[in-house]
Amino acid sequence: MRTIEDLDVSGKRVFVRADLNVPLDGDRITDDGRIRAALPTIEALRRRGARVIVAAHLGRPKGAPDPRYSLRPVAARLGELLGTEVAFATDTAGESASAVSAALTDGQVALLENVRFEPGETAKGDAERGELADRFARLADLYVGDAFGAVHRKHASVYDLPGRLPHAVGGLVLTEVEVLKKLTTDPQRPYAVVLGGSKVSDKLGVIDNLLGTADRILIGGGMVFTFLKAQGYEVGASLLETDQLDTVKGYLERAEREGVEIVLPVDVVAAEKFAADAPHGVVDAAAIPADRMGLDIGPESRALFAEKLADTRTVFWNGPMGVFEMEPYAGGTRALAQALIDSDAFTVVGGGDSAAAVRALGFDEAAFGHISTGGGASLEYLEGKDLPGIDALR
Ligand SMILES: Nc1ncnc2c1ncn2[C@@H]1O[C@H](COP(=O)(O)OP(=O)(O)OP(=O)(O)O)[C@@H](O)[C@H]1O
Ligand SMILES: O=C(O)[C@H](O)COP(=O)(O)O
Repeated sequence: MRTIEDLDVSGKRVFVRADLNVPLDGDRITDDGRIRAALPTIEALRRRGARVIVAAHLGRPKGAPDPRYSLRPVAARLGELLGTEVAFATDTAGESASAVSAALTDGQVALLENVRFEPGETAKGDAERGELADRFARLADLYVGDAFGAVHRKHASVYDLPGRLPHAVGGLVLTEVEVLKKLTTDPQRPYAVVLGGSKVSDKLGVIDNLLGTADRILIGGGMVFTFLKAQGYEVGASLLETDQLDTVKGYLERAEREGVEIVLPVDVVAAEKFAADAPHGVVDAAAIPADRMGLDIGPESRALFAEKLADTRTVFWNGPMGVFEMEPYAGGTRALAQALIDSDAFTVVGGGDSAAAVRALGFDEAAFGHISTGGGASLEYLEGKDLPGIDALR
C-alpha cells in the first residue's frame, strides 16, 4: 500500500476519509478522542501544502439530512485542535461541498457534512454507491483512507471512492493494524477477550473466530442477555437478540468442547427503565425480574472478571460493561478498566465508546497498551475478515 509520503500532495485537493464518529450530548462533543486521532494525517498533509477535504460519518442517520447528526460541532472542534479555521460544507457532495472544495488554498482544511446524509453512502447496490463516489471524486485529486473505525464498512467514501482517485493509506490505519497484528500472530497467553457494548448482532460473530484463538472470553454489556437467555434464564426487559439465540447456544457448546472458558456475569444491576434516576438494584443474573432491564454487571461479577484477568498476558477489550454514561451503571466498566490496569497483560481497548468510557471515567490512557479507535473494525480485523476500506487501498 502507498502511504501519504508516496503522494505528491502540494497544491492538490486531498480527500481524507476519517472516522470522526464522536459521542455527542446535544451538540456538545463528550469525547474528542477520534478527532485527536485524525490530526496527525491532516497535519502532515497541511504541512506539505495539500488542500485537505475531510469526510466522515456521525451516528446512523437514515440517508437524509438530520440535524441531530450534523458534523458542524466536529468542524469547530477540529479547527480548535488544528489551530486554524476549518471550512464547513453544509452538504456532503452537492453545491456547498463543490464551492468549499474550490475555495481551498494550500494548507487549508474543510469538512464535509455527514456522508451518511447521502443514501448512496451505505447503499447495498454498487451502482448507487458508485454514483456518490463519482460525485466525491469530482471534489478532489487524491484520496487518503484513514477512517480505521469504519474500514469494515463497504461504503461509498470508504470502499468505492479510492478506486476512482490515486490513493494512499493514512497513518492511523497503519498504526492500528500494526498493533492488532500482535493479537492475531501468537499472542502471549493466557489471552482473554472481553466483549460488551450494545451493537450485539454486529459483534457476536467475532466469537466464532475467537473460540479458535482466545483462552477466555468474558461477556458483559448488552451482549450478556442473549447468552443468559440461551442458557434458559429470563432476562426481563434487557437488550436481547432473539434471532441469535441458536448461534449463541452453538458458541457455548463449542467453547465447552474446545476448552475455551466463557465467563458470564453472575449478578447484574437491573433498573425499571433506561434512565439514571430509575429505581435499580443488584439481582442474580439467573433471576432478572420481568419488568427490569440489566444495565450493568454487578459487584460479584466485577470481582469474578478481575480474577479471570489477573493472570492474563494479553487482553483485548471491546464494549463497555454497562451504560457507563449514567453513573449508577458505570461501576462495571470502571472495575473492568481497573482490573486491566492491575494485570500485567498487554491490553488493547477497542471502540469509540469503550475508549470514551476509559477517558470519561478518569483513567490515564497511558495505562493501557493501546487504545484503538475501531470497535467493530478491530473485531473484524481480529476475526480475520476482509476489511473493504483496507482492501480498496491495496
Ligand atoms: N446492558 C446494556 N444495555 C444497553 N446498552 C448498553 C448496555 N451495556 C452497555 N451499553 C451501551 O453500549 C454502548 C457502547 O456499545 P458499542 O458496541 O457501540 O461500543 P464500542 O465498540 O466501544 O463502539 P463502536 O463499535 O461504536 O466503536 C454504550 O453507549 C453503552 O451505554
Ligand atoms: O463507531 C464505530 O464503530 C464506527 O464509527 C463505525 O460506525 P457504524 O458501526 O455506525 O458503521
